[in-house]
Amino acid sequence: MEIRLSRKIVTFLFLIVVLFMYMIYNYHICALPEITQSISNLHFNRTLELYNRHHHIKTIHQVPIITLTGSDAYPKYRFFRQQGLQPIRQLPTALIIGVKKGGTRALLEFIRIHPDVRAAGCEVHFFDKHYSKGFEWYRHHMPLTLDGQITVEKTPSYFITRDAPQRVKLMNPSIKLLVIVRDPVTRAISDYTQAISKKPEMQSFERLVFFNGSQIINTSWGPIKLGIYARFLKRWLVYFPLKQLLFVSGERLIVDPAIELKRVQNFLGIKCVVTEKHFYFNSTKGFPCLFKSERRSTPHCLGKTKGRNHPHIDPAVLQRLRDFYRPFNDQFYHMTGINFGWP
Ligand SMILES: Nc1ncnc2c1ncn2[C@@H]1O[C@H](COP(=O)(O)OS(=O)(=O)O)[C@@H](OP(=O)(O)O)[C@H]1O
Repeated sequence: MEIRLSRKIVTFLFLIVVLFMYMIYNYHICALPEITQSISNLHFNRTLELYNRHHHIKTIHQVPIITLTGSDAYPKYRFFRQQGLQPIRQLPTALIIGVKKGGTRALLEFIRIHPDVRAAGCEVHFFDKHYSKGFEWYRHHMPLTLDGQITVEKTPSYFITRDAPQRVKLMNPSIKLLVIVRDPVTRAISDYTQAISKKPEMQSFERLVFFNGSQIINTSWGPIKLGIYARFLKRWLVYFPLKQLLFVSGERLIVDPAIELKRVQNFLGIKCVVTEKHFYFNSTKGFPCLFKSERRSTPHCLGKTKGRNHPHIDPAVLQRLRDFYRPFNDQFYHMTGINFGWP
């Protein structure tokens, strides 16, 4: 009897683990905090699906949230509902598509201070990894918004994903695209610094930059390849006119965040609310930080993984890389109409 009972318990626990693993796989690590909410939402989603089917709703934009969901239970939204306002989840009308290590997190954290901007907290990776899950899945990962608020999402790998431009266009042909770029040489070192922090046994930057000890730049190595911005931009310009893209200077976002934020707010068509008053320079970190944000009302900087110390790189290698990138940078300046002044 006792053996049979413990077998039952083991089977039950096994099923729970399988279910949990399936949910992690299906919902992506980004959504982990929402898993518990998702369980309670399962019934709601089914109801919404039936409701949509019954009413022949095919639009993917602005499907109203009809019942109380986990995050909808925030007092802030309860208050808004009591005022007769209906928070909804909508697909993004602006995307930060790249570039990796360009300062995408800083840009997102800075713009989301704006009361008219709501942002998905972490990278959703819809247009690269989860596209097959459909727009409804994507929308479900967006924050609640009130009338007049815009939704922004950032996933830096969109910029280099071959199918992303076409997919984004299919979702919203008039979407606004933000690209934050940075000197490709520093970007490559930043990328390498992140990689070696996860894999300390990695070879040196100087070795990985070249093909097997030669003087030929290894353009198939991610940190180098990603810095050829013109190559990736070409793909986006097949689907979107240049005026739908805003290029933010990663360097200027560090030295004068307010100037770049002004450009961003103009581009998004929202009032210029985020100004120099929101920032202070933290000399220990060496970066601008926020006096307060949507989540925290005390001064704070971005996390430890942003603004890491870079390893020392042989100056001759740096020069070789600068010479390598120069023609690609010129091409990028020509395409964007902006000279970013990279050495
Ligand atoms: N205010 C502020 N605080 C901290 N860091 C800042 C800031 N503004 C820009 N940056 C630069 O952002 C770099 C990280 O870029 P991303 O956020 O795009 O990285 S990621 O692609 O999301 O991993 C990060 O790169 P590293 O310096 O190599 O860590 C920073 O240089």
